[in-house]
Amino acid sequence: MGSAAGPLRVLVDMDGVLADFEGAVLRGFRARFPGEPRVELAARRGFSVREQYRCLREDLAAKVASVYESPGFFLGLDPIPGALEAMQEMIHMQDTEVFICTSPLRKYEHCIVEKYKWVEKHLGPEFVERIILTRDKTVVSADLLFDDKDTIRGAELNPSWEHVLFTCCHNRHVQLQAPRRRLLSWADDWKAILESKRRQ
Ligand SMILES: Cc1cn([C@H]2C[C@H](O)[C@@H](COP(=O)(O)O)O2)c(=O)[nH]c1=O
Ligand SMILES: [Mg+2]
Repeated sequence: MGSAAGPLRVLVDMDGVLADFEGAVLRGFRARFPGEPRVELAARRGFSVREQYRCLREDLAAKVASVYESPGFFLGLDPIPGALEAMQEMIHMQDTEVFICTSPLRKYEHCIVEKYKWVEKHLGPEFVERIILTRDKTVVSADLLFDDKDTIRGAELNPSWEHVLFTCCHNRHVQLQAPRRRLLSWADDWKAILESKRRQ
């Protein structure tokens, strides 16, 4: 992959990588249900916040879902530190194509339009052109995918991309089997990952 085969194509996930979904869920839950037990970020385990709240108490699953299904939730997410700067740098790198590859909620009413608005607000119109919205990232062709979901499955059993796990509160305890690798944050050396992929 890389220069001999054309530009390096990089997919960057949105929630948990560009936008702070987890922080906003916790703040929203605390504000809306102050008397209810909650899962602090340090205690998060597993991709699905809904399932972890369900384990705490069955009815809390619907309560936490009501937070992220509310109008304004996705548009109001804070950027992950360093994400916007990294994306602006990446889009201007030679021999590099960057796309935002994000999955909408099944209950998509507010989520989809707010994801588009978030990208326009924080990254600008050129990135709106680069949004790929799909519930199956395995069928998208690329060299790299930065994503906080530890296991990404779909119709394609052998996706073309290498999945680099972006560290997030819910995956920091996941032990990766070699040769899988992580990006610890946007302060970590994401450029070295791109360069190593170009050389492969
Ligand atoms: C329950 C639950 C849902 N999500 C949602 C939020 C997004 O709609 C997608 C993931 O989007 P991404 O841009 O591909 O990261 O799933 C979630 O992120 N976490 C949850 O616990
Ligand atoms: Mg994500």
